[in-house]
Amino acid sequence: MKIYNLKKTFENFTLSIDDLHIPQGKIYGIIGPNGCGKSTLVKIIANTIKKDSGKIDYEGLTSKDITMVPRKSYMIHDTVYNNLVYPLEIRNIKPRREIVDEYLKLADFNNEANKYAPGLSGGQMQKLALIRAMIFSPKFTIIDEGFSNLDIESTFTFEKEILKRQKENPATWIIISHQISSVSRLCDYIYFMWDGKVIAEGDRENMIYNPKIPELKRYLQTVSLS
Ligand SMILES: Nc1ncnc2c1ncn2[C@@H]1O[C@H](COP(=O)(O)OP(=O)(O)OP(=O)(O)O)[C@@H](O)[C@H]1O
Repeated sequence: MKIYNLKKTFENFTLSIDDLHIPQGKIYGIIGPNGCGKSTLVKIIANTIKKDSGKIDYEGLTSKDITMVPRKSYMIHDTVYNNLVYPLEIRNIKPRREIVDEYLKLADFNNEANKYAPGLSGGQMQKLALIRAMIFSPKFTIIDEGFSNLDIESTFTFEKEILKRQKENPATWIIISHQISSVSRLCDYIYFMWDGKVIAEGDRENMIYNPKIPELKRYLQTVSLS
């Protein structure tokens, strides 16, 4: 994906991305302090909000190839099972029970497929939102703070699953997180945003363990690296 001269202005904030290339098939992290524009950028990529100007070249990806696990999980007023198979149904893919069961197991819903999804806990909803995104193996997945309510064991389970899938069948992932340890375990390449712009980018060794610019150094000092 290639992004050129992207602009989006709210009353007190402007997102301004001159030139951003996101080659397919890798796991990318977007990090940066609160309010720097991470969510605004990915919402524009996922087309859930409109840009004011600029161009995004999706390089052949269509809206059906792109999925976003947003910060606040949206649940259909139905069971865990029906929430999970929803992305398959809208793509006319018949859910295979053994595959659906694997995903239910991954998110610890073994005996809870018939539970009412909007009644789940915050962490359970995030897990359901994650497996609901993963079940149709999208080419481009955005996870915007999608691990923020997970306990550490579940975080590791999902990290492991993403890395395993990536090895078998590389896709593009964008992970937004203040959990830098997670970003460091998952991401091949990291973008650092500051005040509406991407002001540094590079591989994880350079960005996290050898940051060059003072803004990134300061940001990393304020978030846990444990
Ligand atoms: N719909 C909106 N209306 C007005 N301002 C908005 C809107 N959406 C975002 N903003 C503003 O844009 C700025 C960037 O917000 P954004 O959610 O993209 O930041 P972020 O980097 O994801 O932050 P955080 O780490 O806190 O989640 C903020 O100042 C926010 O208040």
